[in-house]
Amino acid sequence: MPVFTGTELTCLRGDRLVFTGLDFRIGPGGALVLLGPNGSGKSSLLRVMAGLLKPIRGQLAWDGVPVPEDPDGHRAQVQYVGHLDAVKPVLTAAENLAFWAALAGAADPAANALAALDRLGVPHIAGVPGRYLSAGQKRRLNLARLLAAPAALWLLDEPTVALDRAAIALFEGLIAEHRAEGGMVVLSTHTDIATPGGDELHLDEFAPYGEPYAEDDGAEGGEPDTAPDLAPDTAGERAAP
Ligand SMILES: Nc1ncnc2c1ncn2[C@@H]1O[C@H](COP(=O)(O)OP(=O)(O)OP(=O)(O)O)[C@@H](O)[C@H]1O
Repeated sequence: MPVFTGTELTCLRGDRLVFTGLDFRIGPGGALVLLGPNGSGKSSLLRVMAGLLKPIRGQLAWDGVPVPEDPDGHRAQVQYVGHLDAVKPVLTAAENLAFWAALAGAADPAANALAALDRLGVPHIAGVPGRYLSAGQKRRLNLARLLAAPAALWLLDEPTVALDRAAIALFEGLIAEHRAEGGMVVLSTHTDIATPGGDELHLDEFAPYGEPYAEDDGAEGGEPDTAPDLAPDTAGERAAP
């Protein structure tokens, strides 16, 4: 499996420079944990990595080949699970998941969906409409996408929010399995998630002008993003049908 790198990345959101001069490297079996206070840019970096937000400077590459030279190849390598859920309320859990599996080109999306729900410990929610799922069940359903629509690089924004302890342990096991098979994981978190041998990236170290991160006054200025997001801040970034 190839190596994914980011070089000299700079990210602007609204009129605010969020991080600058940020480098990372992740290879087969690697894990990168994004840490930093609220607003320091963890979600923004994940969206940059997913190709949903354009950095104003810097480059992402697979084995040195810039992502813009092969955007389809990049999409095929990546599965992004955002921290807002993308569960369609009228579809059942299995239908939601089968949609994602079909989008990823699975030969039998319905079978993939059921197998993934089983692995996440929630086979009983298969026929339950999204609107009736609890917060933790929705989270498990979103994480089940990682299995129903497999990709080499998992990009996970606060993946354990709303999960109970058993689900967190199960999820840590899935990460370990994925890495053992050569897969890669980048995740943001405010809690401990076991990623033995993984690296940490502290976003506040890349605050602009070398200053430590400090909360602003909350004013975003009402200006549109200078580097607009390529998709809205909804999890999964694409709406189910
Ligand atoms: N769509 C947007 N338009 C303008 N500014 C944005 C947008 N989304 C986020 N921001 C700003 O970008 C900065 C970084 O936000 P981001 O969500 O990446 O931080 P985070 O480290 O993930 O925070 P948290 O720990 O609270 O989830 C914040 O100042 C935030 O207000």
